Amino acid sequence: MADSQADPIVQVRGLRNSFGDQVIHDGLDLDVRRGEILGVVGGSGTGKSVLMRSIIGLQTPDAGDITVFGEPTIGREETEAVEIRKRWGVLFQGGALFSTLTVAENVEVPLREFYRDLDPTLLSEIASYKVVMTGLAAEAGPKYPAELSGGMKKRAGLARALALDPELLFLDEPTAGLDPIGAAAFDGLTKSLQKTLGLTVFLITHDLDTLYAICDRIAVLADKKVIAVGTIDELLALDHPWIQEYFKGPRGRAAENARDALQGENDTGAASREEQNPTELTTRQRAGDPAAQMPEHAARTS
Ligand SMILES: Nc1ncnc2c1ncn2[C@@H]1O[C@H](COP(=O)(O)OP(=O)(O)OP(=O)(O)O)[C@@H](O)[C@H]1O
Repeated sequence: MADSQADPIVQVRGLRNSFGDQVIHDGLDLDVRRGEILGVVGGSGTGKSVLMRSIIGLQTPDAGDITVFGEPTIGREETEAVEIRKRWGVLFQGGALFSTLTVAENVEVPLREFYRDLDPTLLSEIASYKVVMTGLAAEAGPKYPAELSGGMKKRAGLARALALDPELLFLDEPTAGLDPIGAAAFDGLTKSLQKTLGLTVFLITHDLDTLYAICDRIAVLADKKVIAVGTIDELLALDHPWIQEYFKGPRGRAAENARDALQGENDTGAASREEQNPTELTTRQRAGDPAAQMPEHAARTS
């Protein structure tokens, strides 16, 4: 959960982005609070990825101000920008692994980039640690991306994003393309990283289960802006048609029901149920998710 409402780790003000005549953002404001998982949703093409790219400096906006860790990020000298970039990790859509490098070598890329004199043994030890930290077997380290399943590729991408011990993690549709069990396991991993490492997470997703299961707040992009930010209950109190349709459509209701069902289970005491039937496993336990014990995980609905 967010430590403080008054402690934004990312602040975006008056952002404008366009490509030719196509205006993507106009007057967009957003705060990401320290310690929260902020879900970012919106219809296709509303500019979620462009927003992320603007924050991490891959897209130069037409106008607006962006600060990360209290530092302005637009127009900085490269040496200053590097110091800021070191403090975040990014998992791009699809993982964006280098196909000619092994998983471990992929994880080593940012370490080599930012710490050129790192001892090779230490480099390899850090890479192995990050691989295992994402729930991959150590044996995945020497494998090439083509030898991995979709879920393993996402974890490998996450291991690379975590290479520099970031304070802030950007995830662009991390569960897209994963089967429901794999997606739930990835959600669990994200939540456990937030809790154990104190990470702040900016998470672009279309996945309603992810929103219900792990997001502290949700930002909704529409009409070239962030039209609302809040918890799901706060968003549901608004009468914006897209928000109502998104959360109250059949998939939204299914995700809500799954969350409520799981909360009900937790309220009645999972421990006593286990005593009655010690062989009963949750979906995520069956998926082998190390973070499967956490009550925040709702059952996936699709
Ligand atoms: N480099 C670019 N050049 C031209 N247009 C671009 C560029 N990058 C993005 N766009 C356009 O900006 C708009 C927003 O793209 P973006 O990828 O941010 O959408 P999104 O909300 O992430 O969509 P989705 O949910 O489908 O991934 C789209 O119309 C896209 O075609």
